[in-house]
Amino acid sequence: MTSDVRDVLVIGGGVIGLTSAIALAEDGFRVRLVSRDAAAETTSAVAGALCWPYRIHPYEGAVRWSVRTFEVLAGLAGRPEETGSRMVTGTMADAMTDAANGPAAEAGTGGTGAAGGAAMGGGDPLPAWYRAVPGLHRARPDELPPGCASGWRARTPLVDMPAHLRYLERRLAGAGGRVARRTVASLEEAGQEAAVVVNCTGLAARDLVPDPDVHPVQGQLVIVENPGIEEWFVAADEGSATTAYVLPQPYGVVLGGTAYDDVWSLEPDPAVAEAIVARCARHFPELARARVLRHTVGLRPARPAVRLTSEWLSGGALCVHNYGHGGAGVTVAWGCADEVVRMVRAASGLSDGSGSERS
Ligand SMILES: Cc1cc2nc3c(=O)[nH]c(=O)nc-3n(C[C@H](O)[C@H](O)[C@H](O)COP(=O)(O)OP(=O)(O)OC[C@H]3O[C@@H](n4cnc5c(N)ncnc54)[C@H](O)[C@@H]3O)c2cc1C
Repeated sequence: MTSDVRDVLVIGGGVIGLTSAIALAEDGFRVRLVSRDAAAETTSAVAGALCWPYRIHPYEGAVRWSVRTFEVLAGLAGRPEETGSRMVTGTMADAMTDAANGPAAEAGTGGTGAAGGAAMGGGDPLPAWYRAVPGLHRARPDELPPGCASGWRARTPLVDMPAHLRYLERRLAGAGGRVARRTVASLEEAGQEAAVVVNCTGLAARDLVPDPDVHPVQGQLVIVENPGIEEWFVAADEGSATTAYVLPQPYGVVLGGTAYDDVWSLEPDPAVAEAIVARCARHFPELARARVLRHTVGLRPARPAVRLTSEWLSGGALCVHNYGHGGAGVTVAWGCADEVVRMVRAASGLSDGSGSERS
């Protein structure tokens, strides 16, 4: 193993690995990133990808990381063709009052990491994320699509992930990072190659660590030709396995969605696709006739709490874990990447800090 604390091996080339690698490389570390899959084949490439915390825990951390990521993505939105990030106005329906989405299966608590819509039933205070989104305000009745009784309006980053992942790879190369396609067999083996290992393997952390707390939450999407939709719309809550969302991307409108715990299949189900289109068409009738471009399925890397901690491997290398971001990896990526840098610096004696668990 190299003993130079500035030598880092990042495992994982999805949005979490790439942003972690960039943050470290831009902070002066010598970074190599290895990934089993091409970026375009990762879960990250499937994401919708709205900057809004959904199905991620803990809520407080997710809000903090999301606020930081919002800032970064908003900055990148000035160059949308290059970065894939755009600022787009949209509506977040109050899931509890959205007749078309059905009643929420469980009332939100404001602290569970849901999008937050359900948290506002019964006079709950406005969840922290809603307070943090710049300019968020109650939708006027004329701003709501059919079938949506109430909701919130905001202008947020909406990310074209295939383009964004290509941008992240270019940015990493520009900061001196090197990328290779390779499967790492064990963390201990990785620790032989660098003083610091950053584990960003998403769902695969279940086997690699191993960590049985990581499990899939399957999501299916339908991509259709855009019939003229310019704003995003989401009616989702943590307690429901089916949601309605409409995200206009340059490559088509992304229609969602589903969230099935512990389902591993990557095969699109035609009946599920039909139901997704029907749910979205209740709000945007023109979608019922839109040409379907493709169907996709992805497995969200869910965990009771994001693992963003460090430990010492038996060979002496530091291992920082950054995985388990559920339905919000794009939304929290830059905030988590900052924490990775802070943890590596602190544990390597490059600065003071906290967050490292010696084991
Ligand atoms: C349908 C759907 C919609 C979504 N919508 C949104 C959204 O709107 N907003 C949002 O923020 N998030 C959304 N998400 C969630 C988001 O996609 C994930 O949270 C995020 O992609 C996780 O990123 P990751 O980098 O941790 O994992 P991944 O993208 O899965 O990357 C893991 C990487 O690790 C590599 N790897 C694994 N094992 C090894 C190994 N042993 N050796 C080497 N490399 C390895 C893989 O090859 C891959 O490069 C959505 C997800 C789905 C499925």
